[in-house]
Amino acid sequence: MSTSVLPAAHGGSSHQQAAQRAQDGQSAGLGRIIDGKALSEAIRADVARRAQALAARGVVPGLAVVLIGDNPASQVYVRNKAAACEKAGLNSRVLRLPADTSEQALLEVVQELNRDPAVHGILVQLPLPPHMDAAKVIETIAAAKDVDGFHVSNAGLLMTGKPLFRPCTPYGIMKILESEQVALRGAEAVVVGASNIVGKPMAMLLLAAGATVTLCNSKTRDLGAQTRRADVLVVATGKPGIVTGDMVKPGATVIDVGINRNAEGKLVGDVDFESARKVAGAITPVPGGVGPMTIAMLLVNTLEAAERSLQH
Ligand SMILES: Nc1nc(=O)c2c([nH]1)NC[C@@H]1CN(c3ccc(C(=O)N[C@@H](CCC(=O)O)C(=O)O)cc3)C=[N+]21
Repeated sequence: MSTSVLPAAHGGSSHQQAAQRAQDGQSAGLGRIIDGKALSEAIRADVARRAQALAARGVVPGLAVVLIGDNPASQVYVRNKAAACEKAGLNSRVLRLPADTSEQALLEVVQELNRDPAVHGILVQLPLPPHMDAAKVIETIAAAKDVDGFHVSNAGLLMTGKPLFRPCTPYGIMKILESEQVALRGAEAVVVGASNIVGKPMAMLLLAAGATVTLCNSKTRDLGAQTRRADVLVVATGKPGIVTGDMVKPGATVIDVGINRNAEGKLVGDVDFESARKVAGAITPVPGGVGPMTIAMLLVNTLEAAERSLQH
């Protein structure tokens, strides 16, 4: 192990300090844990204020959540979304359909919600049962009510840099980075996982913010070589522990999108939290990191859909 050549007083920023710690092989210093729950509560309080102003003009923002089947994890998310809406003064309606609902019947439900003026946002909970074509269902949602931001036309608008709705998880991550004052212009951002829901839109938002973006997928040859270059590392693969501390650049901001249950039934992310925290400058925990932000941004998108409904 090399010894420190820099006096402690020169380690001005937390990034420099983390880099120095890593060079020293010290694990005494730990990266800061980012409180996504607290930030999500602040955003939800702001949504509540804006919803009140809208209600005074006669519009109560309304979200419709469609849940097919009885996946227990989906039940929990949907309950959390409804509770968050209620707390912020938004109307929410949960439509529960049996697992054997036909695709045609679901499309008709979506079309009816498209026509309902009290519904400003429509979310069809994913994943859908295997007999349904998720793309077809999503494309049936009116783009102006697609608060998930999954519709092809919203994906296209995001690519042009003029999004109507930003997908909730990447949007929430941008809010985290903003609140952490992470400089993105010229930064190296590495996204692990290239899904339509998280990885790809995340890459677009980081690019729009001026980062140099690397989007990794399951075929990436040397994942560690990519992640070790990242000033900002976003991991969204659904593979617990895919990123470990030795794959993190000292001082990096690490955003863990994974939500997995381990053998003991405990929630864990895609990042090995304990080892990564020893190297990172800041890191999101699971739970209490990205998850609550996803819900907060869903409320923001629903509120903005309702605000737009007044503008024409
Ligand atoms: N059309 C659609 N849109 C979605 O946005 C969508 C979806 N389908 N299908 C499922 C995933 C998953 N998802 C989560 C949102 C919040 C938490 C969340 O708040 N998690 C808490 C913990 C929750 C717990 O204890 O289980 C946390 O991380 O602190 C998790 C997961 C949205 N999804």
